[in-house]
Parts: sequence; structure tokens; C-alpha cells
Amino acid sequence: MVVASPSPIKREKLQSSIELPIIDLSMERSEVSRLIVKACEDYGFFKLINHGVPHDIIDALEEESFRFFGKSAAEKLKAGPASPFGYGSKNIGFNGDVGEVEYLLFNTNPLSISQRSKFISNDPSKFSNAVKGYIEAVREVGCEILDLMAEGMWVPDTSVFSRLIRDVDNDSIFRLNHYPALPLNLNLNLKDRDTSPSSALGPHHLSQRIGFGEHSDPQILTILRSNDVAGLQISLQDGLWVPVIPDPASLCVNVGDVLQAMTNGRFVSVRHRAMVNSRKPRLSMAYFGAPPLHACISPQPELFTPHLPSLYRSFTWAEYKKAAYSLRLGETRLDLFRK
Ligand SMILES: C=C1C[C@]23C[C@@]1(O)CC[C@H]2[C@@]12CC[C@H](O)[C@@](C)(C(=O)O1)[C@H]2[C@@H]3C(=O)O
Ligand SMILES: O=C(O)CCC(=O)C(=O)O
Ligand SMILES: [Fe+2]
Repeated sequence: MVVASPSPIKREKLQSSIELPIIDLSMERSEVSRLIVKACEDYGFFKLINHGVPHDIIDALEEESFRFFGKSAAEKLKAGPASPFGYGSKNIGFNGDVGEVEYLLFNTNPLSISQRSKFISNDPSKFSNAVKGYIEAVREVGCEILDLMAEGMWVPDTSVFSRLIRDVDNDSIFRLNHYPALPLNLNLNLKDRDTSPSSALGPHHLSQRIGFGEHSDPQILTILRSNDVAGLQISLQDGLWVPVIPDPASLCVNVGDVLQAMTNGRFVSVRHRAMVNSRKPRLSMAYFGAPPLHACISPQPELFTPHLPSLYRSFTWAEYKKAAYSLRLGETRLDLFRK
């Protein structure tokens, strides 16, 4: 029997907020590709500015998302359960993980979005157009970033990564996460105070509650946009969590497990999590670019060196996905595919 996680209240050492590398997509191409490669090697994460996703597309989706999450629980449950697509609350995946989050998960196929929207909105075409418009725009950014990565690593076939998420059979998914603000009684609960001097939690030094527990993303890359509320943290060294400064104008890009394997470990799929630590609700929208199920994933031979031969065995995305979905959120599943 699967047992739910214990209480998500945690007291841990936090490093003060860091500024991730900020990459301006409007800069000169070879410089952008050099900076992206460096960020993916050093952090596995970066922020993208001047990304070209129109503000009205982002605003429309934010508005539609808040409209949905503002509905009554009974109304929202009509869009669930998330098995795997649809509405979910607190339960994440199928293996007992829980967090202070509610979410909508979609397959990025336009037809599937139209059908699902009927259970989500009173104006399904308005909702589905907002989701489709955003996904289309963000996928283009994803393809561009993947091409820039290949160029920056001197991989001759520069579409080797982007081809996988452009494929008509790509298995990409899209997620809207809503982290409700803490109820006032929890916000003021003295026993939840974090007295650690290194706490970066703001003036009240409240202990944090886990919204979305620590994990790496299984896919190729993730593009995440959030409102102006803090919550995302990344694990740079073992046991040290670093809060990411929220910036609604930028997109936060991170390397997924598949890209770590394809780059033979040169890029890192970094563990991250989202906390609920605010009096304001947090909304994040995450595009997870994934290959077709039958696609064969293997490290790029150009990235082998005499000191670093192939680290991972070849596998299909279907094989990897099956392993990921059969394990807990925090599992380091890519290790199962090491040679
Ligand atoms: C516990 C789980 C939730 C998850 C599937 C998994 O079994 C392990 C990976 C989890 C994750 C993390 C990134 C994405 O948010 C996600 C949609 C994904 O592809 O892998 C989630 C899965 C989920 O919430 O269903
Ligand atoms: O909401 C966030 O900032 C992070 C969510 C996340 O990591 C995920 O959905 O995989
Ligand atoms: Fe994630």
C-alpha cells in the first residue's frame, strides 16, 4: 500500500536568494549560445529575457488560470482526477507524494486541450485558446533554445534536440500550478517560525511548507513562468536550497533528465522544489518538452571525451517515462540508466 508523505513543514538551511544567469535572447546569437551552455553546465537553470512570448498571451492564460482556481472545490473536481491529465489537488503522481498545490495537467495536443477545456471552463474555447496560444509560443522558444544549446556545444546536427519536441508525436505536457496563500492562522503560528539566521524567508522568518516536493524534471527541458510570488528553489549543492527571485517578465528554463543523458552529463538536470511561503497565491505555468514515446535517447557521441566515455545506456522515452511514473517524486531515476 502506498503511504502519503508526513507533514510537509520543514526547517532547513537556506542560502540567501541568488540571481540565476539571466540570458537575453535578443543578444548576438553566438554569445547567447555560449551563455546558455555555461548556465546549463553550472546551474542547469537560467532565466530568459526578451523571449518573445507576447505579454497578452501570458496575461490571458494567467487570467483564465486564476478564474479556474478561484472556483469552488466541487466545480474544480469536475475537471479531475489527474490520471494523468486533468485537475489534481495535493496528490502529486500516483505514488503517495503530496504538497500544498492544486494543478491542471494537459497533453499539449490541441485537440486534447479543446476536449479537456469543456470540463474546466464555462467558456471552453476562451480557455483552450489561451492554453494553446501559450503552448505554441513557448514551444517555439524551447526549440530555439535547444538549437542554441547544440550550436554552443558544436554538435554538428543543430536540430538534434529540438527535432524531438517538434515531432508531431512529441509527448510534451503542460502544467498550471496554483499554490494557495497560507491561511492567516498558519501564517501567524509561532511554532512554524524559522529562527535560523540564514533564513531568506522575509521579515517573519516563517518556516516553509512544501508546495511541490524536490525532484528533477524527467523530460528534455522545462520552461516555467510564474507570477511575482516567490516559491521556486533549486538545490545547488547537497542539502542547500537556493530561492530563485521571481520575475514574471522572464521565463525560467531548466534542463530535464533526458537532456542530461543526451549531453552525456555535461548539462545537469537539477533538483528543485516549490514552497508556499507567502500571503499571496502563486501561479506557475510549466511547459515540459518531451520526445515521442518511441524516440531513442542516447548520449551524443560528439560529447564523449577520452576521460568521459558514454555514461548512459540508450533508452526510449517510453521506457524512461514508465520508470519515472512508477517512482516517487524525489527519486534520482536517471541513475537507473547509467552504464
Ligand atoms: C511522483 C510523480 C509526479 C510526476 C510523475 C512522478 O511519478 C515522478 C515525476 C513527476 C513529474 C515532475 C515534473 C512534472 O511536474 C511532471 C508532470 C512530470 O512529468 O514528472 C510530474 C509528474 C506528475 O505530476 O504526474
Ligand atoms: O511551480 C514551480 O515553480 C515548480 C513546479 C515544478 O517544478 C513542476 O511542476 O515540475
Ligand atoms: Fe519541476
